[in-house]
Amino acid sequence: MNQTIRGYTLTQWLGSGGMGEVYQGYHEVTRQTVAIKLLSRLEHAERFRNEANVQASLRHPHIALLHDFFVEGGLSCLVMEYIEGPTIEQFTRKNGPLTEEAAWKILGQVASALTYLHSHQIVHRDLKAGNIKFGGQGNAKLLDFGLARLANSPRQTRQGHLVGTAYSMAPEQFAGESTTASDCWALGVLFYEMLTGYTPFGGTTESEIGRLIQKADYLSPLKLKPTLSRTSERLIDKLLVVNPENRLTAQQVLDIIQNPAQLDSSNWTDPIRKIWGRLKF
Ligand SMILES: Nc1ncnc2c1ncn2[C@@H]1O[C@H](COP(=O)(O)OP(=O)(O)OP(=O)(O)O)[C@@H](O)[C@H]1O
Repeated sequence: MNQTIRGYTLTQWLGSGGMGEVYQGYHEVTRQTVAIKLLSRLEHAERFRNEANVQASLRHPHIALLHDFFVEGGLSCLVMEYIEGPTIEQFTRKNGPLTEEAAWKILGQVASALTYLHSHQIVHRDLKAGNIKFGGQGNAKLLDFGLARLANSPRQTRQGHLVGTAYSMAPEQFAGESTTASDCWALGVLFYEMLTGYTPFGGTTESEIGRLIQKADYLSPLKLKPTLSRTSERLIDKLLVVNPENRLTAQQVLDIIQNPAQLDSSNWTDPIRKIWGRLKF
């Protein structure tokens, strides 16, 4: 360790993903701690550069900031805001599902980030529990938005199962089509996972998972966690809709959070409304 790239000293290896290795870096002059992703896919250097240009101009409280992009010694490097804390995936693996209140809070933050991205015509394409970190005070931050479009193909896991990101792909993504609505499907998968600790579509092969996804064939979250509100179940039902045109948009999710009664007029929204009242995004 302690290798230096463009003034950044690599202080710690954070992990490796589909596109390369990620390190914590420290800049001696600016005293900034950052996350540096060294991209191994050299053939995509130009595309990474173009994406980085667009993304560097984006500012949102729930999206990790992209500071810089450069090519050094033939290696493409992305310099990002360093986010403390576990990913939602790491958190739920260790502690089980989130409370309903915490899940709604993060849902609102991520829906707000997606609304922002979608208004800039950016599709994340790889929204998942492993790409969202809890920053300070339980605030969620979305990582790697946009660049994920180059890396959304399913891949082998360490256990050898063909799962990768397939479990959160929308039905239309299996036909190679990704739109803003695909992110909203993934938002439904994320919400289900935060509430129950399980992903709605499981399997050991991509085709097995794909078959379940194409039919939106999943177990009601209430079967896994009977104490959940029907409001949460209903919201998932409106996100995990096979036809992208009939799926809720990220903005509609935000509207529902403000006014859950529009989801259903029955009075079981009352207990949930108390939670809503305490949420801030
Ligand atoms: N900005 C960041 N701040 C702190 N840690 C980060 C940051 N970006 C990535 N990491 C961490 O680095 C590790 C590797 O991240 P990376 O995004 O490359 O892989 P991944 O999310 O596991 O897989 P994929 O590439 O498919 O998204 C993960 O543990 C991730 O949480």
